[in-house]
Amino acid sequence: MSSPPPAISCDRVTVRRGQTTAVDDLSMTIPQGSITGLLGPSGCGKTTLMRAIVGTQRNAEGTVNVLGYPAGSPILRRHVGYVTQSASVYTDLTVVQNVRYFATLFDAESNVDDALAAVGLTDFADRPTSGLSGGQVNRVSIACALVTQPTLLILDEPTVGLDPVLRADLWARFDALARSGVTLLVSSHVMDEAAHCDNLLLMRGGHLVAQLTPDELRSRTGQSNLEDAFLALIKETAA
Ligand SMILES: Nc1ncnc2c1ncn2[C@@H]1O[C@H](COP(=O)(O)OP(=O)(O)OP(=O)(O)O)[C@@H](O)[C@H]1O
Repeated sequence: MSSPPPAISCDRVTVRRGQTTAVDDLSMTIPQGSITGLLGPSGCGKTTLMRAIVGTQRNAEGTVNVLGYPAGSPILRRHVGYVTQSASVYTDLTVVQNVRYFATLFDAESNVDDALAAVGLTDFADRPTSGLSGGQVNRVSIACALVTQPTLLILDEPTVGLDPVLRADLWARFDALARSGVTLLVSSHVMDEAAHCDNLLLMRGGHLVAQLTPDELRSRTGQSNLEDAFLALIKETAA
């Protein structure tokens, strides 16, 4: 039996945005069924890379394949969920109406309850979205992406602005999704979130500085704290 294609493979991807080379000659492969953290400081190119992977970034040079198809291929629409930094939900609808709306587009109405449960919003199903906290609205957005039961879920800074309890809760839910076979690519500029990931992509200034596991990052730099480890790696690669 042939092995499944990688969830994502990028070969020499470069994206210029205005005067900036937002992604610079970046190559990497992500296997299916894992959580990969895309980490690096603000402005290092994380969102741009995610947009290239989803197929919404104009002027992306190089090759990006997703689940064996060129990024942005129509066949991938149902299989790739993308949650942007700003939640894209209808505030005049209730929580369940939002999720049902996305479900209807993909003929996936039978998944609505599961999607709400996966983000812990079952008890909020009939609440108007306009009355929710920022973290709850983020989770509605994630439920809308989950309802098509994507093979690959791409989340741009999903935990930003959440308190530590909610962050831990969301990471536990991501972990459960990964164990059920979903591939997750999750961006963050908070290095301690790296500990939740199987693999890390560390970016700086549009470059991929390293692709490794959290343990490899610790042992390569001799630092137990991931923030310190990232800084040590930056020093090492700049030397
Ligand atoms: N529309 C745009 N026009 C010109 N330059 C842009 C545009 N959007 C982003 N950039 C630049 O591209 C670079 C990468 O931005 P990007 O949003 O991908 O970074 P990021 O790592 O996701 O940042 P953050 O963590 O703050 O969201 C930055 O230098 C940014 O200023």
